[in-house]
Amino acid sequence: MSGSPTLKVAIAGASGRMGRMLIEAVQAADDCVLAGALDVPGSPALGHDATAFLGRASGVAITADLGAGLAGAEVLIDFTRPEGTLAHLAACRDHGVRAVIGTTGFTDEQKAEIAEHARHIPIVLAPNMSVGVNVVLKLLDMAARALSEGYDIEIIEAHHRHKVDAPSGTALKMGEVVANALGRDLKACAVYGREGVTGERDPSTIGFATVRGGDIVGDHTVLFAGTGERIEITHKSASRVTYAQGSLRAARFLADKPHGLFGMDDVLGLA
Ligand SMILES: NC(=O)C1=CN([C@@H]2O[C@H](COP(=O)(O)OP(=O)(O)OC[C@H]3O[C@@H](n4cnc5c(N)ncnc54)[C@H](OP(=O)(O)O)[C@@H]3O)[C@@H](O)[C@H]2O)C=CC1
Ligand SMILES: O=C(O)C1=N[C@H](C(=O)O)C[C@H](O)C1
Repeated sequence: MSGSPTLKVAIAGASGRMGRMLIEAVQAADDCVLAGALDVPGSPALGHDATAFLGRASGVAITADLGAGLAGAEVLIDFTRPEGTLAHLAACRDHGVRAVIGTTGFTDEQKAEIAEHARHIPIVLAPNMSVGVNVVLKLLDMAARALSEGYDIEIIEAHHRHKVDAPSGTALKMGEVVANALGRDLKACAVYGREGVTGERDPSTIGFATVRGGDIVGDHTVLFAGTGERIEITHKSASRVTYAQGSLRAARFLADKPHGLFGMDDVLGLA
């Protein structure tokens, strides 16, 4: 009896922190094969074997040529930057390649562009691919509804010194979940940091605090601060492996989808 068919996976941002983690995960998975590796024009990694960092050869060279990188692929996993992801998605659409997007920091206009691409190809877009964070999002919906009166809500996140966007995509998603549960508009009620004489806290706001330092993989806490008690819901990532494994689950999930925009809640059956 034959096993599951092999999924041909291309990785964008192949020399990045997540790119390398994903390449290693694809190589280790019985049902996946590395079919392409993309990086940004000018990257010193171009032309190198995609698994050279593991001390072995895959036969897949890292390229900035989107057509060449996607030619043999069924799905692209992209953890890069918003402008890179959008260029990659246009190429995915041209080549009929499915896409898993982990990149964060998109503007509303860029998110609308992604939704437009998803009318033609299937896409999973999620600011956090870990199972744990996606379960936490469900817990937050429940907590926010139950603590809707008398609790001030603050979202605190910490990441490594190299992270370029703030607050993290995950923190913003947590804010959206909480705001939706409370019938608030996050754009209207978010407070991003405080300084000087701020006045007393407005109870309708959702505050965000960002910490950057060292090699912190990713910590998120949502604090519900009431009178005489506080509730903290925390998730801590100890390794990027959890994001890579979630991304492969998302890639497998897309195998039978003709088009559409999905989240990790769809992938994990939490929607
Ligand atoms: N959804 C999730 O679960 C997770 C999401 N992320 C997100 O993934 C993204 C990448 O994170 P991380 O791997 O740490 O970042 P890195 O900077 O380590 O890697 C990014 C990679 O993308 C490349 N790149 C940069 N700009 C472009 C571009 N315009 N076009 C194509 N490629 C480009 C970089 O090349 P070069 O180095 O040469 O610039 C690098 O190879 C971030 O947005 C981060 O927030 C991260 C972890 C988990
Ligand atoms: O840049 C990172 O590292 C991470 N980015 C994602 C985010 O912005 O939420 C997910 C995770 O926290 C790691």
